[in-house]
Parts: sequence; C-alpha cells; structure tokens
Amino acid sequence: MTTTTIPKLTDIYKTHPLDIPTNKLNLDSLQQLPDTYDWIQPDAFPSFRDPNISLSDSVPLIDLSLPNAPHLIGNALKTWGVFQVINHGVPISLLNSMESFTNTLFDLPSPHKLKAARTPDGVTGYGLPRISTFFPKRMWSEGFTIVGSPLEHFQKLWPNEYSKYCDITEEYSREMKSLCGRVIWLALGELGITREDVNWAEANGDFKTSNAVIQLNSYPVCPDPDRAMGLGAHTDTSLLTILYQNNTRGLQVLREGNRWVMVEPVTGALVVQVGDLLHILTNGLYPSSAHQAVVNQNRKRISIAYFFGPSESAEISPLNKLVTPTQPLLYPTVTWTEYLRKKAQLFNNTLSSIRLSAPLTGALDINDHNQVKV
Ligand SMILES: C=C1C[C@]23C[C@H]1CC[C@H]2[C@@]12CCC[C@@](C)(C(=O)O1)[C@H]2[C@@H]3C(=O)O
Ligand SMILES: O=C(O)CCC(=O)C(=O)O
Ligand SMILES: [Fe+2]
Repeated sequence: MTTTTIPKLTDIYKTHPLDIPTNKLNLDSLQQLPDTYDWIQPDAFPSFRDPNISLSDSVPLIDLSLPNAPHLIGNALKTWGVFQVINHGVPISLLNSMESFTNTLFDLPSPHKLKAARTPDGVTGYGLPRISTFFPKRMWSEGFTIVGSPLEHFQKLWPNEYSKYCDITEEYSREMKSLCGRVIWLALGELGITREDVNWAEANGDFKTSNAVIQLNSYPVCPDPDRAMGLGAHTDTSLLTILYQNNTRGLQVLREGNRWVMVEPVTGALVVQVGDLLHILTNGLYPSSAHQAVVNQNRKRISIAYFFGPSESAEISPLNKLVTPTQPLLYPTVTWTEYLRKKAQLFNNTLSSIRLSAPLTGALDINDHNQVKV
C-alpha cells in the first residue's frame, strides 16, 4: 500500500526557502528615496505613473442587498475580474477593529516587529512582500502574513494582549469565509454552475475544509512616491481575494492589459478579486486581473487581504459545463499547494505556463499581458 502525504499549505515554502533581509526594514526613517527603491516597471505592464491613468473607467461598485446583485457580479467578474461590494453583511465595527489592530501592529518599533519575523521557509509572520524576489528593486511596504493560528507570533508581539488580537483575527476570518462562500456561489450561479457541479466544495457547498491566508499590508509615507512602488504587479493565487483598504488610495487594477485603474476607497466597501484558481475553475471566463499598490507622500496606507482557497487535497480543474467545443479546455488539474509552488518559481508566468490551448480570440485573458519577456 502506498500512502501519499498531501503537503500542507503551511509547508509550501519548505522546498523554496526565501530569505529576504527583513533587518533593513525601517522605511519610516528614510528622508530620501534610496536608489534600491527607484522602481523599474516590468516591460509587460504599463507605466505605474501613467499620466493617462483612466479617469472615465471605474471598478464596478455592487450593492449586495439588491436583487440584481448576482447578475452585476457575473458581469463585473467577466469584464474586470474585480469589483467593490457594499452591504456585504460584514459589520463595519469589525472592519474598524481590524484596521486599528493592523495599525497597532505596524506602529510597533522595528526591532519589536522583527521578534515575529517570518522564517525563510515559513509562511506566517512579519516581513517583506513574498514577491520581492521577482523584481530588481525594493518595494515600499512591509507585511504580516497569517496562515492558521497567529497565536505564537502574536504572543511575541504582545505578551499580555495577544488573545484580544487573536479573537479579532478569528472573527474576521469567519466573516470573510462566509462572504467568500456567498460570492463564489452567486458568481458560479451566473455561469449556470450549481453546488453539485463542484465536488470539492463539500456536500452542501459550505467549503468546510477550505484554507485561507490573511495578509496585512502597510505602506508608510514615502518621500518620493512618483518613483517608488508599494507592491509590484501580480495576480493572486487564491480562488477569491477580499481586500479591505483604509481611506487612502493606492490599489490599481490592470484594465484590458493597457491601463491602470485606481480602485477608489469607499467607506465600508470591500474589494473582491478573482484569483488564479477561480480563473482555472471557470476555464478562463472569470479572469484573475493583475493589480499593484502605489504609495503616497502624506498618508500611510494599510490594506488587509483575505486569500480564500480550497483544502490541500482539492483538485481544481475547469468545470465540465464550461468546457465546450467553442470553449476548449484551457487548464489542467491543480491543487492549491502545487500551484503555489509553481508560482514561487514562475510568478506572473505561472498561469500561461500551464495553459493547454490558446485562448479564444476576444476572450479576455489577462495573463497574456503578464508574460515577462525573456
Ligand atoms: C497562500 C498564499 C497567497 C500568497 C502566497 C501565499 C502566502 C502569502 C500570499 C501573498 C501576499 C502578498 C501578495 C502575494 C501575491 C504574495 O506574494 O504573497 C500573495 C500570494 C499569492 O496570492 O500568491
Ligand atoms: O494593498 C493593496 O491594495 C493590494 C494588496 C494585494 O494585492 C495583496 O496583498 O495581494
Ligand atoms: Fe494581490
């Protein structure tokens, strides 16, 4: 008998340890932009300080309490891969607590934050963005990643108050998971998909064994925001990402591969973003769109990303109903961990590297624009 062990999400970087020197992380003290932060935008993307940055286009804002919300979600995901949502049911007080907790964390003195530093082969903890290694220059941000329980790391940061912060994080995860479930079923419903079509989603479609990652991002004020980048262009690896941003602009999404559109902060709204796994699941119908975060001179910015994905054993492949003679099978079967490992090596080329056939002309496949020229 052979036993295969399914790799845990928490072990994804054991095979690709990543040592990013977190000890140089004290952006608050810099009066001038060091050359190491003078951003070079990859050729595959439009300039990050595009003077023509779209003013006419804006990311759809959807009121989840309206009867036509499902239809609007379907349209937004087909054309943008992203939308903002209000009346989502997540208590505003919880969003506020999470925001102030995130500020408390990043406001700690640098040496103190480093007590909870992410280890090179670990996922949870404080550090530079994981994607830093794919860019020649540094990004103007710091982050804190949470997979599973943050208890151990929070104890190091707040020996007396850790349980309060664990509770907030736990409640936030619960609310986000439930919102993800709701949005995913509405979005799939618009494509004619029912719960019975998705075998790994559990009997009643409640995603009981799903996984999630919380990423707290902090973008300190920057002396030269026109030359620096907060978080370089990427797509998320999740099924769905729900992002909370404070009242400071910064998030931009790539529209039709040729322009960046700012996701204007709306009080109480959440940004919903298609990840690569939903792109695969829908056979490319809902594209995962590239996005980046720029910084500014007067206000610090924080964002909180909740990456929702399936259990480690779930095998994700394009849904049968979405594979037709006119819509050939675009992707093979993958698990989240397999895909994450590939992404840790191929980054923005991962999706196109596993693609089985050329996308149909006219179909929006954002990853064509993500191709890093070699
Ligand atoms: C399960 C995840 C999801 C990860 C990787 C791993 C842990 C941290 C997540 C992020 C957070 C920052 C952006 C991103 C693009 C990154 O570099 O690390 C995300 C990424 C992904 O969506 O791939
Ligand atoms: O800060 C933002 O608005 C973007 C964050 C993001 O894209 C991420 O964490 O994956
Ligand atoms: Fe992202």
